[in-house]
Amino acid sequence: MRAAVIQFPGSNCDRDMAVAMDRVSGHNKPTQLIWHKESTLPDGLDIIAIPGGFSFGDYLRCGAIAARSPIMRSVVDFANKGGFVLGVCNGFQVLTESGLLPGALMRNANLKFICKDAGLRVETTDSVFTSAYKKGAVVNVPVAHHDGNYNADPETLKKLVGDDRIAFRYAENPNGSMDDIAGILSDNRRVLGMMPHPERLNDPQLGGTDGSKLFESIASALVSA
Ligand SMILES: NC(=O)CC[C@H](N)C(=O)O
Repeated sequence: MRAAVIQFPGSNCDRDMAVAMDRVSGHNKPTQLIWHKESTLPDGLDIIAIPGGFSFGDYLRCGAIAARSPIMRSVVDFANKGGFVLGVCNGFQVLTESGLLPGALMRNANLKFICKDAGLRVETTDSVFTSAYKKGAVVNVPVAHHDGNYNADPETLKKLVGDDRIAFRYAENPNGSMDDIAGILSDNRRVLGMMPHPERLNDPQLGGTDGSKLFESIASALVSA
């Protein structure tokens, strides 16, 4: 599996994400870290991850400046050609800001930064990112954000629900997200954006492994590639 993680000034989960990818890919093709100023991607990538953090200091809207980085044109191209893209937290914000996922992440309803473990219900196993989970399982994954309040117009929400594109919902909504949404899939199910951080809970030494199945799902589809 050839994976890459995009780095912006202010990313802070880039290395955790690379470690999580390397662990499931068997370390034989180490995950590449790609600086946002690059304009081209290495050949033959299977998956690109956009990590969490505070890209460009969260100025304007979270992810808005990062979405206009040179590398993002190539990431959008990659996704439009059917490539797999995972965006976590600030990565989810970058994906909505770059138009790869619908809707927007707004300020949390309580206007506070929320940092805690959240129960997440797995709503669909029909994706490369969630196939190793059991549908309906509730897993515990950390959230750490001030802009995680997912919002979309009623038509978009109806489509997301009707097309089984809600990947995860919060068991107890921490941030005011519409319909308890914690993560959504793109139309072709190959782009996932989620606010909780699976890469922060994939080793017993980190306090748990509930995030591991997301990376195992990816590996079971892509590792022979
Ligand atoms: N952990 C993160 O990626 C934080 C995302 C974003 N900066 C926010 O606080 O909403």
